[in-house]
Amino acid sequence: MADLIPVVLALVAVVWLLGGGEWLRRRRPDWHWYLTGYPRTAARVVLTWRKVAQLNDLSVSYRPPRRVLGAVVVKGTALRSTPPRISFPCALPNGLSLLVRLRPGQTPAPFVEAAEALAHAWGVHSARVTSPRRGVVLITATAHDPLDDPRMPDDTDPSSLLSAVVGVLETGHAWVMDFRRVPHWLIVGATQSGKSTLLARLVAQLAPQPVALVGIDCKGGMELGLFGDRLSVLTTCRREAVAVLSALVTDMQERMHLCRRAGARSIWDLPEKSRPVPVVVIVDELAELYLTSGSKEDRAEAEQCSSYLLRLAQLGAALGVHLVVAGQRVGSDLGPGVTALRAQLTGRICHRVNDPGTAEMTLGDLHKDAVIVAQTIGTGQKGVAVTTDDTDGWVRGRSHLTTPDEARRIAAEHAGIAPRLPILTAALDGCEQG
Ligand SMILES: Nc1ncnc2c1ncn2[C@@H]1O[C@H](COP(=O)(O)OP(=O)(O)OP(=O)(O)O)[C@@H](O)[C@H]1O
Repeated sequence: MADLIPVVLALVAVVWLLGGGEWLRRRRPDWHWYLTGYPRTAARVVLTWRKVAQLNDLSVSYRPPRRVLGAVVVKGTALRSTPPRISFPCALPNGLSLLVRLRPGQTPAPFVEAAEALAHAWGVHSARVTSPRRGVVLITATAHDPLDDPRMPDDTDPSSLLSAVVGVLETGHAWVMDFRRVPHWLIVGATQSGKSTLLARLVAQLAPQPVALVGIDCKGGMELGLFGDRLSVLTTCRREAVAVLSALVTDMQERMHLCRRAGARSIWDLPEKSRPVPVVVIVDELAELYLTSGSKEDRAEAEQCSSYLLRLAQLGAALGVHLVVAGQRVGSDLGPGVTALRAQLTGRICHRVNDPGTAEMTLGDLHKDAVIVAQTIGTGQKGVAVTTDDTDGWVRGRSHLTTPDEARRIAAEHAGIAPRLPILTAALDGCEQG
């Protein structure tokens, strides 16, 4: 038996040299990683840990106890630097993970900051640092970016009302926007980063559901107009937006009275027969609602938009009114109400951005470490974004590429089920006549 081992190893080496490695890498990237990348990277992690920890200030220094030789105390001993202890790297399908036991006085913060340096030192795509429990840090290294060529999960049908499978996460799981769990979302990204594609996918997923979709697109309806057939209402300028948002606030108050009369705390506690239809309001390019030319009328309109949006965000969750707000930037320079609105939009999606300030505004108040990751999204990574997530706080994902034609076709297919919202259509008609 022992004689056969060298023969088998030689055979494996020959197959490998004849292109078997490349075949395996393409067909089964996880096996390829376990056989080649993992042993190499794990050895690298273990062998370089002391040095890497020292260079990134992850070691602790202590003075060795003074020695007493005879009656003389030996002084002047150099400080010793000791790295925290690590577990042996554990193999994952596309990377590895290891636990670090913090030394007394250490916190996870410097490890989070050193994540980029660790990725470079170990030659992996990225390293993520979390702290699953006190005194322990978990480093998860990802070998290759799974979002370069993502495989969509087989089942991409939304599992429940108001939930949409919009893409795939770097963990391999479906990227789900579930409005019942996270009622309002903010989607940010530079031009050509993938915002409209994500909105198209969202509309395509919500279109077959009994949900009213309201579009606010003050770029003349160029983006959301594609789904016009399935939208219950579409506004294409700020004057119309003010009228429709105001009507939505009135409608929301009626929903509130309905719940109070029935002794319900949300529309979901009402019997199905009397439950008002859920509404998802999609705002494409927030700045168009806030920016003004400085005229008194313009400023008043912008302020109205801001306060209506804030009101919808504050009260909408329990009343089945949800917001999806997309824009290139969400800085406080847009207007005083933007920061207050942002605080209510707890679901955040940050695509590639042009400046660190935008990533900070989008994610910084919730997850500082995600800001750095959002800034590393390159121009070629269209549709890639950092999204907030229930389990790990944040995660990277890539939207499902939905072409404008596809979105238009799906919207037209489901035009018949678009719920009628007379209060909104009346407001829009009144605005057009006025
Ligand atoms: N998930 C994706 N996978 C592959 N390509 C994508 C993805 N998302 C977007 N793209 C491509 O990126 C390009 C820009 O996308 P999109 O129009 O959605 O960006 P945007 O941020 O809305 O830009 P703008 O602000 O200029 O409207 C499109 O050509 C689109 O096909």
